Amino acid sequence: MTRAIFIDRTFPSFRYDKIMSHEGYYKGMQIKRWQSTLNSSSEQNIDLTNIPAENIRNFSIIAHVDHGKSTLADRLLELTGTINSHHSHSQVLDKLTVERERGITIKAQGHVDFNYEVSRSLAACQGTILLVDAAQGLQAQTVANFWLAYNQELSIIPVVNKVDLPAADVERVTKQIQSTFELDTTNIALISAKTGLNVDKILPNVIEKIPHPTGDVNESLKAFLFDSWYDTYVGVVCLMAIVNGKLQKGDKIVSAHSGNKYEVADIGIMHPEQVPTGYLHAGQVGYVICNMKAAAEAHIGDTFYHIKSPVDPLPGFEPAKPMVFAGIFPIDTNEFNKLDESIAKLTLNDASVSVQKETSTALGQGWRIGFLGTLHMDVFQQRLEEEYDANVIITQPTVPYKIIYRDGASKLIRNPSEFPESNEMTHKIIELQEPMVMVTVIAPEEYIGSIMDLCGSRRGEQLEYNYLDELRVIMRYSMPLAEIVTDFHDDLKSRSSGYASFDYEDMGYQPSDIVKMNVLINKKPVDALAAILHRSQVSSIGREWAKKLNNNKTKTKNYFYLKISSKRQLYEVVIQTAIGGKVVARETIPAMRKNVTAKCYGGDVTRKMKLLEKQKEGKKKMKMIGNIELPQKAFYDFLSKRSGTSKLKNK
Ligand SMILES: Nc1nc2c(ncn2[C@@H]2O[C@H](COP(=O)(O)OP(=O)(O)OP(=O)(O)O)[C@@H](O)[C@H]2O)c(=O)[nH]1
Repeated sequence: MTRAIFIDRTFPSFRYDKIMSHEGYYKGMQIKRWQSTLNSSSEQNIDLTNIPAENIRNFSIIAHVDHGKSTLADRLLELTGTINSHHSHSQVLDKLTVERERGITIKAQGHVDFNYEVSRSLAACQGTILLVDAAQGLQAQTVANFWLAYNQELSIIPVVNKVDLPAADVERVTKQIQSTFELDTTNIALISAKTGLNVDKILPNVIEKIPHPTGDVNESLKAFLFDSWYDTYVGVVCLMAIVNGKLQKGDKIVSAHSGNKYEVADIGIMHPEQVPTGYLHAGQVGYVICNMKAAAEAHIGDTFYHIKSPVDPLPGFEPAKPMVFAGIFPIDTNEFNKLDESIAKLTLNDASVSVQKETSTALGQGWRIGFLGTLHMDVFQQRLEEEYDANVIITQPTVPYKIIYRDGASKLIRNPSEFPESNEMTHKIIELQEPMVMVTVIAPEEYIGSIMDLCGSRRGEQLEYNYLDELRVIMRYSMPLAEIVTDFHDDLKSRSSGYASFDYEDMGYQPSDIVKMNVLINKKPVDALAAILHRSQVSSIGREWAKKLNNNKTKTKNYFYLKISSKRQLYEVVIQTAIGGKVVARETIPAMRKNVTAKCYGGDVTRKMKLLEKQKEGKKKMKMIGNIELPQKAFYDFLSKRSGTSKLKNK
């Protein structure tokens, strides 16, 4: 995997290692060797702004999470003198607070969410280093990334990393690479990015095996935008690969996707920070600052051309496609405006989220936000909380379902509230469809049984089962995306003691028997708790939800249930789950009427009335808010942990 998209977006200083253009290598020994091989200039101080395309190598480093991309990138940058070895790790490897706190690598876990962006980043390269951990061997993302690179027809250089580890099994891993990818491993570099061992063997390979970019500087400008981030001072900074022609400061350019016009205010290379050069020519990769106001204007995969010389856009562009939608609401409705501002600021920097206002009867005014995946959603929530001090409730994530009408039209729905009524279903609609994905799982053989159970319980259909070597199995399943967004990853990890890895790719839409399940509290549907489910899951999930909502013994973090239970004294609470008018499950929390007049000894009727009145008021207030006075965490916990029963049993 290239350096992570998410982190890159947040920390511009990371980006240099995503696409390492030629600039990084001009000062290194390897480059001198390369230069002498090519019989070109041997001068020491090379003008970075004027390098012929033949001397450029644009490549990226792809790998499974933690296989060593950043460490290798640092070593290569040191080796080439782009950074010195005192350029402390803390700066280069600085991480988001969110990331540290979660103890996971956001970008890595989020790779699944960001596959499109990664494929666009790869499209800006001619080659890639496929890095594999010598102890862990091939993992699901290694395979997914290999195919992304292969499909882009990139030159792929396999490298085995972490050979210094006692658990390293170089022979086995090399064999895996050879048999799975049919890559030539005869002289494969066996390195330790940590100690620096053999890292110098990589660059000559890069120079020899990765072709130089083939653009023509004399043709009309064709610039390819593959990444961007928002800088408070200068606005949007774009990373572009110049495919043809030359782009200069002051040039007027047009986005092929939006038709928007911009003027280049600053342009240069990443070395590793921004170094202005005044122009970029065919074959170069660098940064471009023009008058883009929000990250949403920088469409990854977009093509730019000079205002007077339109060109055909490069293939493969897709507008950002959020696949997970959820409602976000302030806990304290007085914070609506503040939250509105915070969300606007966050989305300024994140082009891949979509935002719409939404109103819920249970939760008030909020937003419907579309994310690339659940990790993207978690990170967004966490950033709202940490950076903007917001307290929010996030509803159950929903994938986009498709409605096919009798007249041939179709519509995507992203919210259970948009689910068609039964009348419409009978008369206007032919079928409902849900998004499917192909899941790739790699795991040691001993966990396969349990993983197959998991995939089966998630409506998965096995497409492939193969041995990677004598110990590890690779399986592919077709599975509804909805099953992945509800904790599939956590479940997979817990069933395999952390040894299984997975990735998924889009498989389009498939007809599906889906229904909307309502949760009713005292007969009132709570819109924020509605969910779209497959019919086969309704009875088990319906019963489970009702039980959970009535579970007054739970001492877990599910405060929601406790909260409802704590209202017991005042009135009866009936919890039901239902599809249309058909109740699936019912739970009752009996009323325990508090005798508020007990302390009034006879006589004082007025006081008695007053107290009864007060109690009634209280009840009214409670009913009015439908018992949903919830701590955000409780709501979130309930909502995010609500999927199939089989899964919960195994937790
Ligand atoms: N022993 C050993 N550890 C290494 C080596 N290379 C990297 N590591 C360690 O492996 C861990 C992950 O390395 P990173 O460079 O962050 O891996 P990455 O692939 O960039 O990870 P993500 O960006 O999180 O996907 C770190 O603790 C590194 O110190 C190596 O050659 N040997």
